[in-house]
Amino acid sequence: MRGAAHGYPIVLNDLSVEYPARGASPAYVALHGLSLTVAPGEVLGLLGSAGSGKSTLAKVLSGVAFETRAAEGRPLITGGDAMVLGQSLRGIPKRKVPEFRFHVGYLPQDAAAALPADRTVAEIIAEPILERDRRYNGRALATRVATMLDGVRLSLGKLEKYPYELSGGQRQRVALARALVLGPSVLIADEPTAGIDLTVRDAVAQLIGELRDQHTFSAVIISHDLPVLRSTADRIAVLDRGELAAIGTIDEVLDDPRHPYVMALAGALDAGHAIIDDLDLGPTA
Ligand SMILES: Nc1ncnc2c1ncn2[C@@H]1O[C@H](COP(=O)(O)OP(=O)(O)OP(=O)(O)O)[C@@H](O)[C@H]1O
Repeated sequence: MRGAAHGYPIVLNDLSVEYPARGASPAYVALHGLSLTVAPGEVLGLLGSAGSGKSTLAKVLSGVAFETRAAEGRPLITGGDAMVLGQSLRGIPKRKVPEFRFHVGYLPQDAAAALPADRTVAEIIAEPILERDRRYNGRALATRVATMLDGVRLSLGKLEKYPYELSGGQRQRVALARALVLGPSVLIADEPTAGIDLTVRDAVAQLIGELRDQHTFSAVIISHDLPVLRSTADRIAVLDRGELAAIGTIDEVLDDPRHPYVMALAGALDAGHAIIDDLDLGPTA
C-alpha cells in the first residue's frame, strides 16, 4: 500500500456519496461535499443525528462499501474523493479492496451482537488472519490471538468460550480485538460503546485510548457518548443531514455553536444529557 503522500492517513475532499435508485426507491444522497483530514495518530470523533450519514461514511472509509453487493444497497462515491492511506476510494478497483481492507480495521455497528454464535473467541479473533492465509503458522496465530485478548483486557480463559457465554461488554472487546488483529493503520469504529453497560463503557473508551497510544493508528470513532469522545477523540466532526456542520476540539465545537444541530447538542449537554441520542430538531432546523 502506498503511503499517504501528504502525510494524512484520511483525506476527504468534497466527498459526496449516494445510494443508487433501487426498484421503487429513488437514489439518495447520504453525504454532500465533505472535506476534512485526520492526522497520523489522531482520533476523530464523529457524531450527528440519526440518518445524518455517519455509518455510510464508516462503510466508505473502511472499504466495506466496496465489498457489499449492489443488490444489498451499496453506497457509491459520486463526487470528490476519500483518500485513505494514500488510496483513492473513488472507483477503487475490486481487486484492490482486500489489500486495502487489510490496513483498515472496521468495528461495525452492533459488532458485538453480530459475532458468529458457533465460533469460539479464539476462532473469531483469528478469522481475519486465516481469511487471508489459511496456512498461517498455528503457534504464531495462537500467540497473536492471546496478545489481542490480553490487549482488550480479557483473560485467556475466554479463548474457548462462545459469544453467548460472554457479557455484552466482553463481546464488544472481542469484536474490537478482531478489528485490530491485523494491526491496522486506521481504525473505523461505529458506535463502539453503544448498548453496553455504563460501567463497562468507560473501560472500553479507556481501552481505545490506550490502544491508540500503543499502536499509533489513526481512528474515526462514531459515538453519541460525550464522555467516550472526551476520553478518546482529539477532535470531533458533527454531521447533519450528510453535511459537515462543525469540526474542532469538543470545546471549540460546543463553544461556537453556529449550526442548529450543534446548538441543540450544546443545549442537551447543558441539560445534563451525556449521551446524545436522536436530537429532535424539528422539521425546519
Ligand atoms: N442501503 C441503503 N439504501 C438507501 N438508503 C440508505 C441505505 N443505507 C442508509 N441509507 C440512508 O442514508 C442515510 C444515512 O444513513 P446512515 O446509516 O449513514 O446514517 P447514520 O447517521 O449512521 O444513522 P444512525 O445514527 O441511525 O445509525 C439515511 O437517510 C438512510 O436512510
